[in-house]
Amino acid sequence: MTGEGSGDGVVAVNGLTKRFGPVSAVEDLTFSVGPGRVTGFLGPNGAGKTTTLRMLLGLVEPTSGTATVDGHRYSELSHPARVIGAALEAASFHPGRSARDHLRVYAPQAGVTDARCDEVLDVVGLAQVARRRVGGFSLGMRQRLGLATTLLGDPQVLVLDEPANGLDPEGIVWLRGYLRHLASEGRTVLVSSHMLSEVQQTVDDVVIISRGRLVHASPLAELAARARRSVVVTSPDHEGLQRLVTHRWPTHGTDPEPAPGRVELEGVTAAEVGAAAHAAGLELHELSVREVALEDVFLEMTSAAPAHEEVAA
Ligand SMILES: Nc1ncnc2c1ncn2[C@@H]1O[C@H](COP(=O)(O)OP(=O)(O)OP(=O)(O)O)[C@@H](O)[C@H]1O
Repeated sequence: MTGEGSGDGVVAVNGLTKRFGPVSAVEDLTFSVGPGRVTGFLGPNGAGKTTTLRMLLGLVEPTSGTATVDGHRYSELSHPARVIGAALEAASFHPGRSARDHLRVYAPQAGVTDARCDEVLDVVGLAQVARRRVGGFSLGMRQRLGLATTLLGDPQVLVLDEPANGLDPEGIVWLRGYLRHLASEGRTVLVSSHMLSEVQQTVDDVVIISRGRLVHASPLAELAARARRSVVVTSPDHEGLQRLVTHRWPTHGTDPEPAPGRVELEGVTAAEVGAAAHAAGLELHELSVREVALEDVFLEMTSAAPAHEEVAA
């Protein structure tokens, strides 16, 4: 790549804030996304993902802070389509237009020829239906066409909002592979989703927001290390159970508000707990292993954040 678009490919969000009247949709958000990796931009519905991406793409003016790509705001880019390609939400397509004609409308804007339109249709698997009217396309086909549109200018940075929506299982597998391929070419790939499990097999890094604020940013592996198993133990002898735990595993409890007669322990096995209870003559009613999946870690993180701040307009 030469000229614009050969920058560092870094998406940098710094102190980004957006208020809609009294609602703070995005509040003092800071993170960066690097090239050669697929990054999941995650948060529950209404967390502020779309607003953040819209600010990055110059569609919404920040109240304060900056969102840049290659160190520039979107409005400062002379050839934005070569730098950043984005598919936000379900793009609207003219139903009477063919897939090919849809792309040809965008081609001059992206500074590319009609041949490039055919190329990207081929890449996303729509070459066979290039001349069919978009009105008859399934949601999955529309998603592919949206992706094709973002690829027109061969941008270094790709921003995709919930790209797996509407894709069938085969399409999802294809998308995963394709996003990984784009990252392996040194591109920056930012994919938003409200479910970690949806992108878990695709992303290298995660940026998690909740109620407009950053709650976590790290490689996925670091987050995965938080997924854990615990042992749930209940006994009708509340005091006996408490005595046993305090004596044997004083630091292994995980439950911030333990209920009488119930403990949840980490770093021990059910067999160890069973043996100790047996030795202590303690009657148990439950001894079970609880898997805390990665999605649960994500849900815990995003539900614990403070509510959207109401600010003075
Ligand atoms: N134009 C607007 N006017 C007023 N409030 C808005 C506007 N756009 C977004 N909001 C509010 O800002 C908050 C964040 O919304 P946003 O759409 O960015 O979240 P999201 O994470 O993208 O959610 P989803 O996954 O549901 O699209 C929500 O409370 C939303 O109601």
